[in-house]
Amino acid sequence: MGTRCEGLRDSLSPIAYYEEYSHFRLDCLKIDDNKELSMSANEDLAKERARCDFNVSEITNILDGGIERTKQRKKIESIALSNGKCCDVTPEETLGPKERYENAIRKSCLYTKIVKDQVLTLTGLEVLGSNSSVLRRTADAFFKDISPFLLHLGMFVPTIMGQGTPEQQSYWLPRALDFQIIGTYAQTELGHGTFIRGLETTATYDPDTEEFVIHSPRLTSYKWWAGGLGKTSNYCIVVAQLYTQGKCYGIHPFIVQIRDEDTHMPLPGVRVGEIGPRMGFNTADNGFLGFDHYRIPRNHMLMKNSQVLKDGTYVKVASHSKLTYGTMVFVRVMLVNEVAFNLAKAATIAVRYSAVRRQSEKISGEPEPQIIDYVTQQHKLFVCIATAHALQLSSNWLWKTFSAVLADMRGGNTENLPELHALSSCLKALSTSDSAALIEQCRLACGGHGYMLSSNLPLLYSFVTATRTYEGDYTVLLLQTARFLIKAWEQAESGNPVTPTVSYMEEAVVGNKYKWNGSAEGIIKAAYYVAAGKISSSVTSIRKRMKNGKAFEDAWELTGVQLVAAAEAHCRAVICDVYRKETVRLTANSSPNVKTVMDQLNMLYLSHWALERTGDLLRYTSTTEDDIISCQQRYEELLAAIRPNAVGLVDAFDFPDEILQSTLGAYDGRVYERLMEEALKSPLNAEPVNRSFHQYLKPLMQGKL
Ligand SMILES: CCCCCCCCCCCCCCCCCCCCCC(=O)SCCNC(=O)CCNC(=O)[C@H](O)C(C)(C)COP(=O)(O)OP(=O)(O)OC[C@H]1O[C@@H](n2cnc3c(N)ncnc32)[C@H](O)[C@@H]1OP(=O)(O)O
Ligand SMILES: Cc1cc2nc3c(=O)[nH]c(=O)nc-3n(C[C@H](O)[C@H](O)[C@H](O)COP(=O)(O)OP(=O)(O)OC[C@H]3O[C@@H](n4cnc5c(N)ncnc54)[C@H](O)[C@@H]3O)c2cc1C
Repeated sequence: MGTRCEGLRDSLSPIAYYEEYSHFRLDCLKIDDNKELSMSANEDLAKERARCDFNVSEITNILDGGIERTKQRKKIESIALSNGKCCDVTPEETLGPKERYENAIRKSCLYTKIVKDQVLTLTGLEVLGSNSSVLRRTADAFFKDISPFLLHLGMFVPTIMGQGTPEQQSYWLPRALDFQIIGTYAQTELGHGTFIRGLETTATYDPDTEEFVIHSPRLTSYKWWAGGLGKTSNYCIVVAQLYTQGKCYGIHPFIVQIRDEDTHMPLPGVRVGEIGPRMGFNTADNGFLGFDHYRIPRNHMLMKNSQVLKDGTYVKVASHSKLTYGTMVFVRVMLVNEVAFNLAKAATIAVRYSAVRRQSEKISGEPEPQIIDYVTQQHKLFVCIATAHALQLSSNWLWKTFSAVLADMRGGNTENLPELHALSSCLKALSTSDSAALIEQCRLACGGHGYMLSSNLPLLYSFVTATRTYEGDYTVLLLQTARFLIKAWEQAESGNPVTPTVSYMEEAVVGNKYKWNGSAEGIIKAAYYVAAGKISSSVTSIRKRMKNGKAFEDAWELTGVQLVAAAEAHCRAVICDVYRKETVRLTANSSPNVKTVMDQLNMLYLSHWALERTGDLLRYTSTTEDDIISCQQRYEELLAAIRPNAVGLVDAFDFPDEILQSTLGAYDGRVYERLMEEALKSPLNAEPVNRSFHQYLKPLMQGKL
C-alpha cells in the first residue's frame, strides 16, 4: 500500500492470479474517461496543510520526548522501512489462517533480523528499554495484526528480568535476546483469568530428583490464551501453584521448555496447540497448554522473590507478597503508551479522510463541504486527537513513576508499591477503555469506508478492545484502585497523611462544596471534587450496609457499582491533572502558535469531560446550569479554533504510510484510488467467473440442480 511496496512480490502469498489477471485490474482503473486514476496527491489535504498555522515538527518532538528522540526514532524507522519487504502485496486479511500465520512468522523473522543486525548496532540494548515503544511502533509496518513474537519481548523477557536471580538472568537473557529460544507468558487458564490465586496448574517439588513436577489436574487447569504459544514458542513462563514439603505456597513463575529445540516437536508430557479463530490477534497463535506430570529442573523456578532449596525448604526473599505480580504491573504501564499510539493512528486516518471526503449540502446548490467542516464531525474527532495527547503524556508520567518505584524497590523499599498498583490499574483500565471507544468512533466517523479492513480501523479496534480485557479486566482493575481509595479516604478522615495522588482528599473530607470556575485548573479541581464525592458516597454506603448487619466483604460487593464509578472519577481527574501540567511544562519554550494549539486541545479535553459528567458536577460541586451553558459554548468555540489545524495536528503524530497501513489515512489522501487498488487485490477478483457459477449457480438458474 505504501510507495515502498509498489511492485513487490511476496513469495508466500497466493498472488499468481494477480499477474495473470492484471489486464482485468488495469481495465478497472481506466474508468474515468479512459484515464488511469490519479496518482497525484489530494488537493484538499494540500490546502489543509497550507493553512496549518504552527510548526508541525515542534509538536512531533514534544510527543516523542524531545528532538533527539525524534531523530533516533526516525533513524530506526527508516532502517526498518527501507528494507522494502515490510508489507504484503496480497493483504494479510485475505489469506487463510495457516497462510496468515506463516506469513506473520516470515515477517517476524525478517523484522527481528533487521533489529538484531542493524538497529541494535545503532542503539545497543537501550532499544529494548526506553525505546521499546519505537520498536513496537515500527513493527506495525510489518504486521497489520499482531506478531507472534510480541509476548516474547513484551512478557517472557521482562519476566526473566523482573523475577529471575542474577544467575538466572545471565543464563536465560542472552539466549532469549538473541532469539535462540522464543518464549511466552502462560498464566491464564480455561477456568481462571482474573482470580490468579485460583489457578489450578501445580508445580510440586521432588527433593529426590531436585525437580518440579508440573501438572494440569483437570480441563479447567489448561493454560489458555498465551500469545505465540500455539505454534511459535519453545519455552514459556508457566505460573503455577507451588507445593513443597506437603504445603501449598501459592502461585509462582517457572521457565518451562515445551518443544524440542531442534525438531520443535512438543516434548513428552506436554500438550500444546492453538485456541482457534478470535475477534483479533489472528496472527498471534494464542495457545493452550497442558502438562502430564512433566518434570523441570529446580533452578527453572524464577527465584528472585522466593526460593525452594535443594531439600525442599521454602524461603521467602521479597519484602512484599505481590512482587510475583510484577510483570503484570510492567505491562499495564506499557499498555497506556500502546493504546495512545493506536488511538493516534485511528485519529490520523479519520481526520485525513474527513478532509478528503465531501458529502451532502450545507446550503442547497452550494458545493458539497468536506465532512470535517460539520461541527458534529469535529466533535467526534478532535477529542480523539486530544485523548491521544492526554494518554501519551500520562503514559510518560506513569513510566517515570514506575521507574522511581522500581528504583526504591531495588533498595528494599516497597512503600510506594500500593500507590503504583492503584495508579497503573486505573490508568490501564481507563486508557484502554477510552481508546477502544474512540477508535470505534473514528471508524463510525468514516462511514461505510471505515468498515473496510483496508482502512485499518476495524483491525485497530479489534486489537485495542482486547487490551480492555487482557492484563486485568477493566472492572476488576478499577476495583483494585477502589480498595486503595477507600483506605486513603479513611486515612484522610482520621487526619493522617496520604500519598500525593490522593492528597485532594485532605481538603475534600472536610465536606466543602467546590465552586465552579471554567479555567483549566478550575475544571481539574472540580474533577477531583467529583472523585472525592463518589468515594465518600461509597464509604457511606459500605458503612450503612455494615451497620445493617452485612459483613465487610458483602457490603463491599453490594457497593461495587459505586466503587467502580469512584475509581473511574479518580483516574479521570488524575489524567486531566497530568495532561494539564505536562502540557504547560512541555510547551514552556515552544513557539506561540504551538503553545496555543496545545492549550486548545487540552482545554477541549477538559471541557469535553466536564460536559460528559454534568450530572456529577451538579451533584458533587456547586456548579450551576449557567456554568454548564458557558462550558458548552467554550467547547464549541474550541472546535472552531482547532478546525484549521486539525490535519496539521494529526500530521504531527508523524506516522509513515507503511505504519498507518490505511487506504483512508495515507499522507497523500488518494483515498478512492487506494480503495480500488486494494479491492482489486481481493482473491475473488482473481478470475472473471468463479467456479461456483458452474457448480451451483448455473444449475440452479437453469433448473438443473
Ligand atoms: C518481531 C517483534 C515484534 C514485536 C516488537 C515489540 C517490542 C516491544 C515490546 C513492548 C511491549 C508493549 C506491549 C505489551 C503487550 C503485551 C501483550 C499482552 C497480552 C496479554 C497478556 C495477559 O493478559 S497475561 C495475564 C494477565 N492477567 C491478569 O492481569 C490477571 C488479573 N488479576 C490480578 O492481577 C489479580 O488477581 C488481582 C485482581 C490483582 C487480585 O489479586 P489477589 O487476589 O492476589 O489480591 P487481592 O485482590 O486479594 O488484594 C490483596 C492485596 O494485594 C494488593 N495487590 C494486588 N495486586 C497487586 C500488585 N500487582 N501490586 C501490588 N499490590 C497488589 C491489593 O491492592 C491488596 O492490597 P490491600 O490488602 O492493601 O488492599
Ligand atoms: C487477546 C488476548 C490475549 C491474551 N493473552 C494472554 C497471555 O498472553 N497470557 C495469559 O496468561 N493470558 C492472556 N490473556 C488472558 C487475559 O489476561 C484474561 O482473559 C483476563 O485477565 C480476564 O480474565 P478472564 O478471561 O478470566 O475474565 P473473567 O474474570 O471471567 O471476567 C468475566 C467477567 O466477570 C467479571 N469479573 C470477574 N471477576 C470479578 C470480580 N472480582 N468482581 C467483579 N467482576 C468480576 C469481569 O469484570 C468480566 O465482566 C489474553 C486474553 C486476550 C483476550
